[in-house]
Amino acid sequence: MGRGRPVLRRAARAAPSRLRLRPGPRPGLVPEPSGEFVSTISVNGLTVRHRRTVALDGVDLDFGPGVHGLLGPNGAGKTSLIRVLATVARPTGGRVELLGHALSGHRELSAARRRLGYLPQDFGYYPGFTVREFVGYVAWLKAMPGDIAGAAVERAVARVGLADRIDSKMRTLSGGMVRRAGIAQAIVNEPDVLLLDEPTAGLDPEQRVEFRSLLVELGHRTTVIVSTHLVEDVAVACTEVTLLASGRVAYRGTPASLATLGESDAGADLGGNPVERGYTAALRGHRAAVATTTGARR
Ligand SMILES: Nc1ncnc2c1ncn2[C@@H]1O[C@H](COP(=O)(O)OP(=O)(O)OP(=O)(O)O)[C@@H](O)[C@H]1O
Repeated sequence: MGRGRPVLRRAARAAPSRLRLRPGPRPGLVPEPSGEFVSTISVNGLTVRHRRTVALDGVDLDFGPGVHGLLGPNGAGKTSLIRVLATVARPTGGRVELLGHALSGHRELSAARRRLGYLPQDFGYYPGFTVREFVGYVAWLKAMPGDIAGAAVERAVARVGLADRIDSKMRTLSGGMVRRAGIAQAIVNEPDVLLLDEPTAGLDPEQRVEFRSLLVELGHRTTVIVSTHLVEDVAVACTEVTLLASGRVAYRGTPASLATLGESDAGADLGGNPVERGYTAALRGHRAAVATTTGARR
């Protein structure tokens, strides 16, 4: 369908003040033909609290077309961020704009949701549905016109390598196949923003490699945010890395710049591959900086 760029341009025309157009290059933001850089997601001062736990602590981020890896230790706030962007959780504070929509009010939310794809960490489905019915149901929820939905479902299912199981019941699929059906429902509407929470969990190595190629392909026109613990997925498929730690942004850059950090003195004593070393070095650097700031305040 290839709707991404025209849709973005339409959104920019309709609500120019709500999209940030950046003059200079940033990692992960793909230049428009005009040379401008379009931010499809803009997050300012985002705070999420779950009772006494601060999951996100005044985070500022923006994302444009490309594949953005979201890394961080357990409890860093990755899922909390993705759930707010997916419009399934309300922030405690701050402002989020998605494709020019401020995510407040029924109309804005509905408009944003139609152009979103979301794979939650754990997702539900009717076990008696076939893959076709499961993905088709989501196409219906996204208000896709009936005359194109059938072909869109088949295409999405084929893209995740499940064409031969399209008429199998969900309950007969393996865990990895269920995950792939989950990815298919997330991309069925050719979303402009695609949010994937640990999409490769449970995939076999061959499927992971194929999934990375799909991510790269999707990132040409879509803003893809993928939360993962698998640093090699990020190294291969992502244009930009955002590392969260204790609800704050600990590092942002390209996978290559993270790898360079792993090659420096900070990563000298760490095992693993360069990106894994960079990840650990960045995390240690961030924690040391936080400790210094906290100590200075006392
Ligand atoms: N529903 C909830 N109720 C209470 N605390 C929560 C809830 N959801 C998340 N938290 C807390 O918020 C913090 C951030 O959690 P979140 O799930 O966003 O992290 P994460 O980076 O996705 O972690 P993981 O890698 O383990 O999936 C954690 O301290 C977590 O315990």
